This record gives sequence, structure tokens and C-alpha cells, in this order.
Amino acid sequence: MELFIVTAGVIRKEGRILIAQRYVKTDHALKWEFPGGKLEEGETPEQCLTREIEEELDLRIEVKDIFKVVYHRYVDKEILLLCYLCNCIGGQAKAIDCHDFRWIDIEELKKYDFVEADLPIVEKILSLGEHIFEIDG
Ligand SMILES: Nc1nc2c([nH]c(=O)n2[C@H]2C[C@H](O)[C@@H](COP(=O)(O)OP(=O)(O)OP(=O)(O)O)O2)c(=O)[nH]1
Ligand SMILES: [Mg+2]
Repeated sequence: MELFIVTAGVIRKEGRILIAQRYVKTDHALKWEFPGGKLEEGETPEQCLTREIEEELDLRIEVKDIFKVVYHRYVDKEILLLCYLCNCIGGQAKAIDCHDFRWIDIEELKKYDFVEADLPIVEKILSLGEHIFEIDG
């Protein structure tokens, strides 16, 4: 089974975090995730995440420390998900390469149907609560 290294960001701005909804036509259609994507040859995870967020949402971010590493096996693939805490430092989000996006409060996380691999990340954010806005990793 193929293993993908995937980066994802918990992007913070003014007391909210950004979540994105996957396209209808992709795997995990219409599920919610922390935006990011597959690591490409020759780039660091931080460069990958910065690039993906620019491409998918037209946002500038500052990538801070690693927040959670999740290994997950789906039926057809394995992923090693590197999730970083980030700050949004510029731009107005646009759904350029995702179905939709939302800036949400922490407690709203429970209302969204996230991809399976993200559940440990959602749990960690919920357990930190508002403290997530005061830390960098
Ligand atoms: N970006 C992202 N992908 C995730 C998360 N959780 C999770 O299981 N994945 C899976 C879904 C995909 O099968 C895989 C790669 O993500 P992706 O579809 O965003 O990759 P990408 O942006 O590079 O898109 P593409 O070029 O492959 O179309 O990782 C997450 O929180 N964020
Ligand atoms: Mg992506």
C-alpha cells in the first residue's frame, strides 16, 4: 500500500481556526479537514504547507511547531499526517482549491464531519480549548 506524507495546518486568526471541506469528486468527498496536502519532492514540510495554503485558499501563513503527528491507514492508502500550528498573517480566504472553508470557534469543531485521520487532532484541539491561541506547538 502506498504511503503518503501529508501536511495539514491548524491555522489561527483572531480567536478562530480554519477548516476546509473536500471536493465532491475527491476521496473523502465533502468531509472536513485541516487544509494542506501531499509533500512533493525537494520541499520541507513547512514549505509544502505554506505552498498548499497559498494554492488552495490564497492565504499567507506562518508555520509554527508540530502539533500532532497521525499515522492512519485508509482502505486504499496509508498516510503520515504532519499537523502544524500556524498563524494566518495575510490574505482573505477564498475557496480556490476546496469545496468550502469556515473560520470557526473551537466548540464548533464538534458539529463538523472530519476525515477519520483528523479525529485525534480534533480531540487535542478540544482538550486545549482557548489555550490553543496561546501556544506555538
Ligand atoms: N490536506 C489534508 N489531507 C488530509 C487530512 N486528513 C487526511 O486524512 N488527509 C488525506 C486526504 C488525502 O487522501 C491525503 C492528501 O491530501 P490532499 O488531497 O489535500 O492532497 P493534495 O492537496 O496534495 O491534493 P492532490 O494534489 O493529491 O489532489 O491526505 C487533513 O487534515 N488535511
Ligand atoms: Mg489538499
